[in-house]
Amino acid sequence: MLSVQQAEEIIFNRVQPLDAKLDAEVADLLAASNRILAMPVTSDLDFPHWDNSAMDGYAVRSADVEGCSAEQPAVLEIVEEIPAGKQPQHTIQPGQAARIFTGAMMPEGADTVVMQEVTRLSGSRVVILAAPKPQAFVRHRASYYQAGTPLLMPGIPLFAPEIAILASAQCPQVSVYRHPRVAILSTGDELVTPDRPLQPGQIVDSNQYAMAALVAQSGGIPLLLGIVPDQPLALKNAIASALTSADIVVSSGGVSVGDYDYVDRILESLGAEIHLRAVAIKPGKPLTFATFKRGEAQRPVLYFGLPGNPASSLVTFWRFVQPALKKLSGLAQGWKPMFVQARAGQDLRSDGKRETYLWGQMHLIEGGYEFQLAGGSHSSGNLINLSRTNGLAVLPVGITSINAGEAVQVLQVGLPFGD
Ligand SMILES: Nc1nc2c(c(=O)[nH]1)N[C@H]1C(S)=C(S)[C@@H](COP(=O)(O)OP(=O)(O)OC[C@H]3O[C@@H](n4cnc5c(N)ncnc54)[C@H](O)[C@@H]3O)O[C@H]1N2
Ligand code: MOO
Ligand SMILES: [Mg+2]
Repeated sequence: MLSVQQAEEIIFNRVQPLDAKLDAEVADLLAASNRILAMPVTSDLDFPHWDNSAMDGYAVRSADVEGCSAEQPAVLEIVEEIPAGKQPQHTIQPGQAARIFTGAMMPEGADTVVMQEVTRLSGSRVVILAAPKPQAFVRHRASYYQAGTPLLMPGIPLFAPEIAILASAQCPQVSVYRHPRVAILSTGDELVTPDRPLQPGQIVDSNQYAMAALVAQSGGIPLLLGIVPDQPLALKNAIASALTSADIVVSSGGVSVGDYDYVDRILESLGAEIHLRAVAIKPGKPLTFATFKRGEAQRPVLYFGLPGNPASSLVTFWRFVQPALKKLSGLAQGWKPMFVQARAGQDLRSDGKRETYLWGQMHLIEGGYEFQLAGGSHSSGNLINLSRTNGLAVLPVGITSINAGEAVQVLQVGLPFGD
């Protein structure tokens, strides 16, 4: 059986990111939050656009105020007032100053700003009571960014700072990668939709809902194909139809060794290349990963056959599908699973045979993370105690216990870690 590391290498290496030419679309800047930039952005504006004041005070020539103090102040003639948004009208000559406000353009001739707290007004003159450093409180043109150089690189997610940068660069629209499309199907004769009363032996198809939420949270568009019975023809038709519309297909159930576990056989009959059928991970062992070739220029469709148990499908989605989906979506960095070291809050146990993922919550305690194991059963059939999970503690193969207080690696999932 493949190790988790081997499996992730096989999977992640087969993910071809969306193409900047074929898979980009234009988004209005106000709707571009959380999207991924598809093209490099360059501005023909310098930032700041012109020398301007960082303080409310007086624009002066540094030579005029050199060495001045409360005992020996410099006294300068105020020749104009420059609020933000107004173009200065004078060139400051020796012995002169301009009243200036934060963000206002520096006048010609002045090179330094004196903040008003170290000045005193005397009629039309300003008395400077302390010598500023030359160039003090001047935000120089192009000191943040020089026109024509790269401003934002493709592959970055657009969050508040990037949106503000694009607005400043006067880009009301922006080229972003389209959302990846992820077809979701649940296999199983026992499954019903949540609105149906349960007959003996039936259960609700919760995986469809879990997968849809996970896809949407990872930046994809979930295409819900519903419940497919354990019948080869129905499954074949459903998978064939998923392949026509999706970048990634995620099914749950039907990948183990039972008589009604048809997924792998159907994938083969549809011409898939199956790269793995089992991984030494708990929960989630009978994981299938396959690719379907399409036309020359098209990226293959990725197929994830996740195990049907609710915890198994969630854990394998977090561990393998989510990073693959994020890589495919065009993210240049930050798509890989993130592990953080924490202190175990309780004893953690495993049989040591498979890499074991135990769910729970991360808490910040005295400046360090502590992993609190979810109470109740860690059976892969138990969904209930997964609520509020934001971390999965990892016990590597061969490790049967990590004692309370010892260090443990925790995979970040769901909500960010908090208190
Ligand atoms: N003889 C063996 N049996 C099993 C093995 C094994 O190695 N040898 N592996 C076990 C492990 S581990 C897992 S995990 C499961 C995986 O089974 P499948 O992927 O084939 O899934 P199903 O058999 O279809 O269902 C398993 C379980 O999950 C429930 N389920 C399925 N779909 C959903 C859904 N959409 N929403 C909620 N719950 C779902 C289903 O009712 C079953 O209880 O195989 C073990 N068996
Ligand atoms: O690999 Mo399974 O998910 O342990 O029940
Ligand atoms: Mg089965």
